[in-house]
Amino acid sequence: MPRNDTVRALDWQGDHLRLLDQRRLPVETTWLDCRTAPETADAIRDMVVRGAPAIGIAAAYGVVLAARSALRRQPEDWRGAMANDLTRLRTARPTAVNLFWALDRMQRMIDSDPTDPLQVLEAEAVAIHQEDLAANRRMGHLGAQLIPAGARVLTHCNTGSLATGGYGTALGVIRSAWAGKGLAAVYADETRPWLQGARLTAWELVADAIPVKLIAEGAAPLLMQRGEVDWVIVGADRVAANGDTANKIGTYALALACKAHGVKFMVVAPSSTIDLDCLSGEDIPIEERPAEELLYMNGRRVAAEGAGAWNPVFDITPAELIDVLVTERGVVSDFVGKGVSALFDI
Ligand SMILES: CSC[C@@H](O)[C@@H](O)C(=O)COP(=O)(O)O
Repeated sequence: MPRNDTVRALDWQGDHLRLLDQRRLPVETTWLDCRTAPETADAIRDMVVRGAPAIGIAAAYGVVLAARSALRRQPEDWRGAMANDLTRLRTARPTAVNLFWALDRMQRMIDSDPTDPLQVLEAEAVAIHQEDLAANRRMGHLGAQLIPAGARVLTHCNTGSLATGGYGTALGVIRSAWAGKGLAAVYADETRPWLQGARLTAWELVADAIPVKLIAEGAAPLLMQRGEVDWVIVGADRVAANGDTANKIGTYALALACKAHGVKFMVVAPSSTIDLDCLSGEDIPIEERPAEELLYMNGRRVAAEGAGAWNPVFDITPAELIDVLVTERGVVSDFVGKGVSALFDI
């Protein structure tokens, strides 16, 4: 099995985007080829590719596919011919701001009136992909410096190579800390209902020979009460200007438990995840996915007939519960009164 810090969730093939189908891991390793922008948007919506940075990268390649089709159909107005595809990509999922950040960056290239649009757009998408990998390596280094040797860490959801351009955000810090000073324990929340922790994080860590212990969704506070966790390290889907952070549902509960038990709480996210247009967490849209994701498992109903379900898939952790935000631009702590602005020199 390849080391998963080098696994590629997305592989640009020049004329199509190849995605590792994360819905099937770890049971099957299968790839899905997206040859059009709508196929790419559907893959994002249906969780073939997931994780905030990976969603943004996939969307950027989706724009290249949209341009290819538009140039073929309507060369004299290729920009106009892309409009529907761009809307499909933009509406694929609402919470991870990396999607909109990447689409805005691609839009600036479209607006620059390039003589060779395909070449320019492809180069921009590849740059977004490569910059994310570099940001993850940098964050891994910065974050690991804060983790003492022999620390016991807990993470939520999947923030590794599968969720990013490679290496990972929170999982990148865990990888760096493990390779550097060494960790005494790594716990992964199972992360209901998609089981990103059980299926994806455990898969990545096992392949890297980093011992991982899976815990049931509600077990973290007990572990903390017993004094067995030093740091909780998570990623983010959107960070507001004041430091409030949207991440996978269950993150807020972890932060509350950390506060109650004196456990440190770290958020690791590239600057593409920071949204200064959101002043606080109240401005961040929270995705609600179909009730069926809770009511059924592997196509079989597990909830009592007649029961309904509410399925928000992200929550907001207030800045005051976060000890440190690690980005590739640097580290922010003590958000009160200053938020994340120090990172942007404003
Ligand atoms: C580097 S990934 C950070 C977040 O995107 C991650 O923690 C998360 O919440 C992913 O949610 P998902 O619904 O799997 O896309």
